Amino acid sequence: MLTISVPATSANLGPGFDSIGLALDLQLTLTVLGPSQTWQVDHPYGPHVPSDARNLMIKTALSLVPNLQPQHVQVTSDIPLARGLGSSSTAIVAGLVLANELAKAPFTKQELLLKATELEGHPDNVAPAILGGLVVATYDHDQVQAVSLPAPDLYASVYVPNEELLTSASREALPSDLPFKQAIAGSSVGNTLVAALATQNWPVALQLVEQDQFHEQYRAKLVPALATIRQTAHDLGLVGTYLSGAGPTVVTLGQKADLERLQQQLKLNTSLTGQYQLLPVDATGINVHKS
Ligand SMILES: Nc1ncnc2c1ncn2[C@@H]1O[C@H](COP(=O)(O)OP(=O)(O)O)[C@@H](O)[C@H]1O
Ligand SMILES: N[C@@H](CCOP(=O)(O)O)C(=O)O
Repeated sequence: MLTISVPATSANLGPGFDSIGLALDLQLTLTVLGPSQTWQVDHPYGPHVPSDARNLMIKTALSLVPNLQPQHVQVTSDIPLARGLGSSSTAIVAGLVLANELAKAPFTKQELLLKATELEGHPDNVAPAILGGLVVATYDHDQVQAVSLPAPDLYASVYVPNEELLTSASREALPSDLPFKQAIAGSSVGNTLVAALATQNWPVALQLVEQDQFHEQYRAKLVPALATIRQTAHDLGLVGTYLSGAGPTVVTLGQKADLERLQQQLKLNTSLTGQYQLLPVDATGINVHKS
């Protein structure tokens, strides 16, 4: 029996657009039940997600190793689809790891990371999904450089709206160019955020996650909860709220007790109707278990 688990990820952390991501402790778990005539995927997502070889996980596996023997696999997951918690990256990574294990592991983690990044288009979800923890990464079309930083000793308050927002749709809200001055301002915030994260200077890091110049202002109209949650947190003296990935999930990083207060306040005093979670960081990344 082969079981593969891959964590959810929260990408961008504000100014780290397409390059910073944090693995969170929600898991997709794929179990191989055994060989089958055709690919069969038992999953919890309903009829709009294919259950055969057209499933993203299986398509991805076959793109790495085309001649795999079809299998019957079972998927369970706590990660909501199209909400900005990296579900497509977990599916891609699970598919690559599945192919690698079935083919007796010919690919290194770095090769899997490159393939996953090519498929996803950016490394900020797939890198922490593979490596766990906090990862800063860059991709230039034939190379990925991913650097792990110490996993923050913080929790994530995660607000998941009830409505989906596909990453592709949310990327359409972005401009094709940025004025030079704005790009400089954005990169100086991003660079300083990385320095603060690397030195575990959480007060500075939490301020800077709110100072993105690259994407939040363009996506804010798609995610009204971002302004509501940020303002509610400020009213409690808390900073560290950002749009998770392409949204619509909104994350606030901080100490567990502060985030419990925040969620209580949001539930009592706003009309937000989505789901709340309080999650630790996942420090492991992909986990393969054979029995
Ligand atoms: N486990 C899975 N199996 C098959 N398809 C999946 C799986 N997880 C995600 N997907 C596909 O990825 C889409 C969501 O991707 P995306 O828009 O990038 O959102 P997210 O922010 O969740 O990654 C889903 O609508 C579905 O088509
Ligand atoms: N940098 C990407 C991250 C997308 O993350 P997801 O979890 O929404 O898939 C972006 O902001 O578009």
